[in-house]
Amino acid sequence: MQQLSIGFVGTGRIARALISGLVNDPANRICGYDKDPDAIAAVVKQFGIEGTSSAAEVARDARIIILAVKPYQIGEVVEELRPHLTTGHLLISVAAGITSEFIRQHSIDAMRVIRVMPNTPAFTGQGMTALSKGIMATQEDIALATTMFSAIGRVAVLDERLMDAATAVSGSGPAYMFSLIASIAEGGRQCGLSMQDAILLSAQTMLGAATMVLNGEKTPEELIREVTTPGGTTEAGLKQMDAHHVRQAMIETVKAAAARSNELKQ
Ligand SMILES: NC(=O)C1=CN([C@@H]2O[C@H](COP(=O)(O)OP(=O)(O)OC[C@H]3O[C@@H](n4cnc5c(N)ncnc54)[C@H](OP(=O)(O)O)[C@@H]3O)[C@@H](O)[C@H]2O)C=CC1
Ligand SMILES: O=C(O)[C@@H]1CCC=N1
Repeated sequence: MQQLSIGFVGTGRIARALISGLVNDPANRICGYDKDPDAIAAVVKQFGIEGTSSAAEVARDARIIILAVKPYQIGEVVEELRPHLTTGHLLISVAAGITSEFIRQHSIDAMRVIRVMPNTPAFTGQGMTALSKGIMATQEDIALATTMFSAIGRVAVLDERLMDAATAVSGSGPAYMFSLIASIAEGGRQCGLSMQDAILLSAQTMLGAATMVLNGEKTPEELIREVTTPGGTTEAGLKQMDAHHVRQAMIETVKAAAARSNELKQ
């Protein structure tokens, strides 16, 4: 069993989702630093990882450093880490928009950098992580990152130019899905269900529908046809979705998020 020392700089919302899965592998030794003392105290308490008091200490204690701060904070964190980085480190950034080249150029020339885009369903082991290789990272680094992130769900290795699109679909995607679940549940509530029942019916339906798509035997279009009895209830519902341009709205939603990811680029 390969022992991995993993250090987080930034232990906010997404770091917590990743840590919740990574702590389950006894081969992982995890430490973290957050400039917000409450954020680091919370993960130390909840997951039993080792808390440190600086990014430098993370670099001292971990070979794999996960940068989990907001995009505009990445430059400052890399500056802080730079004097403590060696070619033995692997930097993994989860920041939306920030390129692996920005991180390499602000760290050390030979720095191996991997850019990843996970999502919060990592909390349930059903995460989706897109990852891409920076120019100095090796295929072994990608294999290692793939294994690491497979512990919290599925992994897709993509060319870095596709990371804005991946961010828009699966990074931000849980928020769209939660919004759809809530809207469908609200419709159910207005038709007489209790909110609790409506959320159960709505969320379990999304889970089941997603599972059918992932089984891969039929396309989403074929699956829609199978639900839609001519002249029946689904047809009446889908007509309203069309009248309100829901499909186009979802396409525009993804395009706006991808454009924002591109704007965050440094
Ligand atoms: N939330 C999500 O679902 C996803 C987020 N991401 C990416 O993950 C990154 C983090 O997002 P999220 O977890 O939502 O953000 P959070 O604000 O919840 O977490 C970031 C944490 O890093 C801390 N921090 C800031 N500067 C430093 C520093 N110099 N050293 C150590 N810690 C620092 C922040 O403290 P303070 O608040 O005081 O600044 C905060 O506690 C972003 O780049 C985002 O693009 C990627 C995929 C999904
Ligand atoms: O909203 C954001 O910018 C981050 C990136 C993807 C999900 N959350």
